[in-house]
Amino acid sequence: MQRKEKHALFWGAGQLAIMAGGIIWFGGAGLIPLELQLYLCALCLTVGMAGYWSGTQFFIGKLRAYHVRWMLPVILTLSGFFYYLWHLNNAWLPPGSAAALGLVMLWGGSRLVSVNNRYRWLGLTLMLRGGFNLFSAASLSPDLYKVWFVGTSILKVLTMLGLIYAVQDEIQQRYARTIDSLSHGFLIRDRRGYIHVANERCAKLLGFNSAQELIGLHVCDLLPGLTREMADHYFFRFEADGAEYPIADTAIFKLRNGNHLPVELLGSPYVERGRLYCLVQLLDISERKKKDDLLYQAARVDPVTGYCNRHALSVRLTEEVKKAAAVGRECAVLFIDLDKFKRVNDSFGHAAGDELLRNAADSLHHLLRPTDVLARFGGDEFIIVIADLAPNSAEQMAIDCADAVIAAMAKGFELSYHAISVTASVGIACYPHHGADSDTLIRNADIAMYAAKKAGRGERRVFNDAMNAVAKNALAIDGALRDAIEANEFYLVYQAITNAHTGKLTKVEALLRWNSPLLGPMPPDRFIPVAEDSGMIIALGTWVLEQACRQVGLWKHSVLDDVTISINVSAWQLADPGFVTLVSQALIRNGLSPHQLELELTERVLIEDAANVQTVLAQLRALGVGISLDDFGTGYSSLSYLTQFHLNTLKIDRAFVMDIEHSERSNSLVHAIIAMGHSLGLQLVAEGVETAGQAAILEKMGCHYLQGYHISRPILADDLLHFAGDRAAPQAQPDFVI
Ligand SMILES: Nc1nc2c(ncn2[C@@H]2O[C@@H]3COP(=O)(O)O[C@H]4[C@@H](O)[C@H](n5cnc6c(=O)[nH]c(N)nc65)O[C@@H]4COP(=O)(O)O[C@H]3[C@H]2O)c(=O)[nH]1
Repeated sequence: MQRKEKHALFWGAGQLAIMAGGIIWFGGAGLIPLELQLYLCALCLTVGMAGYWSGTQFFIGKLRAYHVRWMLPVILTLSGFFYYLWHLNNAWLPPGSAAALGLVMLWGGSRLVSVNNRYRWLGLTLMLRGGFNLFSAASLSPDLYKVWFVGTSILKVLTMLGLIYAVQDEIQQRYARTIDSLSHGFLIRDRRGYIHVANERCAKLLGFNSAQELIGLHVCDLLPGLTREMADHYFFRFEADGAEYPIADTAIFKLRNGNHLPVELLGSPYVERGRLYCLVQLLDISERKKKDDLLYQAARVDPVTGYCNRHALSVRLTEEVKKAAAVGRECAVLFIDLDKFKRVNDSFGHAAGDELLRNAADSLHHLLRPTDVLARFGGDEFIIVIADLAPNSAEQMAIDCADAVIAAMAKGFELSYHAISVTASVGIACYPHHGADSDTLIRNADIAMYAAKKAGRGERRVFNDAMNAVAKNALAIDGALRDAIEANEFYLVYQAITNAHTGKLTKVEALLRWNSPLLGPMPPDRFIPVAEDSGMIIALGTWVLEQACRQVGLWKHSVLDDVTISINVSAWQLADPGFVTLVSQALIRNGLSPHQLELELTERVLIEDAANVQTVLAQLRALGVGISLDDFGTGYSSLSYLTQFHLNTLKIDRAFVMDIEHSERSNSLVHAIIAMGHSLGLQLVAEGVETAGQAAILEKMGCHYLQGYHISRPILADDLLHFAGDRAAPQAQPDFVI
């Protein structure tokens, strides 16, 4: 029961006590001994007065705990006094009671009238009753009892109405205040789509002057493009069996000033008097959307040249291949590598390197039609997609374009402080002859580019089957991988991750190395995709997990006692139903506490089977294992992953860190990622830190951890132990706490 309802209860109790007194006096004559009758009447009158007094105090919020403590002794004393009076002359009982009550009512009524608007009506009726009681007391004779009874009953009804109005108004005001104080917009719609309740925040969000203006509108009046059928369909979702709440949607609201507002809607069912309504919370997500758009752009636009990046290219090429397949056309992919770029970078610095890339990209872009695509694929690699070509013309068109590219590059570039000429090697692959999908076309164009490079600088080559040796190389890798675990050909190296603030070595990333007797040392970038294609990655990942945990177990009681080990996990491993058990067993077997293990995932992993991944990650988090998102910013970067998957660490990709000193764009992007990570309570690790300048900038930006050649290259376990020992000695500052 609410506070104000309790107040009414006090009054009700007072009213009942007075009625009981009346019954005892007028109906009890002859049935109860007179002495007892007198005392009970005195007691009822006092309880009645106390009820009215305390109810009034309560209404205006002035009833204190000590009032209640004194109530009983006061009632007993006062009732004794009244009993004494009635005892002297029991004819005083009706007029005396009416007078005493009248006084209390006049007092209570005047308090209510003067204190609060809501109770004015109640106070007036109470004063009226008080006056009537005093008048009756003065004139009461047994002949007028009936008149008194009718008069007082009418007034009582008026008081009750006043009371109901006051309490209802109080409850409604409280309800309105509560929903108005919500920081989110809030509305309740009925089955037909009409709005019944809305708060001020909702009105403000949607550009209305007050919540009142929204009441009675149809939801279709708020959302452009929303039809009545769609609004009905939305409601049906709340009636569906097994639906989980809140139901989350996003929508763009059209405001009255013509602007559009992106909003997240959280809908829940709400039943009132047996009727189902839909309660919708509206969250303004324009800021979030802006950041998402920024990340979206960052994930698709190359920060140095401003043209497409690798991811955007893959999307566009897939589209072009699909279009070409649908209408029997062709398209061509040109893989371009600038031959002397590294030397430019090393000799003249990153700024000159970036300027060269920008100039080269611009002159490539001049050669293209609006429908073609230009992308920076990697450091000094560009890809051109020539789209929508007539059947059997792609190869010739691509050759002409490659010649134009080589000529354009050979002309040289006037940079700010240097004149530089570069040569380009170009590989060509055409759809449908050299591949039927984007990955194959890029891979084959890449193979052709290597062939061009081998043939000398400034060459072009069209892909052919003979070049497939490289692809066959993948087959060779696949074959050699099969027995490599048993043959002990793998080992792990460890790369230090240090606290950006204190320099303390806090985490270590385990990286896989393969020294194949058949193929020689093989970088993970080459054999991991092959292991993923063949499914062998599961066995390999299990080996890495066990080895890494075993190594951390061996580091116990050393300077690396409480280090956290970070290992890369592929999508295949997460999809394996036994993965969580595998992790928990590896922890137990090697005596590691779960916080010492962090699993690194890429955004691709998160997207591929989002529902399953979410479940597995929830289980791993429940276990206490950390989850970190690798290469953030290069893929499909979306804020929703960060909140949806309960990650605890974000690794900022090397591509951004690399340019942080020279590119304003990379700098502000890293800044934005760090700020966003902070606001989501995530730990941030910057990858690929190669210079002290980068480390200093990142530390200043609030990045928590640093990893890269500037601190240490990936090294063997024993070397890392020495490295950590050397590093630990002079550190006196406490570890950074997030
Ligand atoms: N230029 C430059 N590079 C730096 C710097 N600091 C670290 N690196 C390199 O960046 C890579 C970081 O690992 P990653 O992003 O997880 O990327 C890893 C990871 O995706 C994958 N990988 C490595 N080990 C495993 C493994 O055990 N399992 C799985 N599934 N993937 C692995 O192979 C990728 C490449 O690994 P690595 O060749 O060892 O290359 C490592 C590391 O040697 C720096 O300052 N400058």
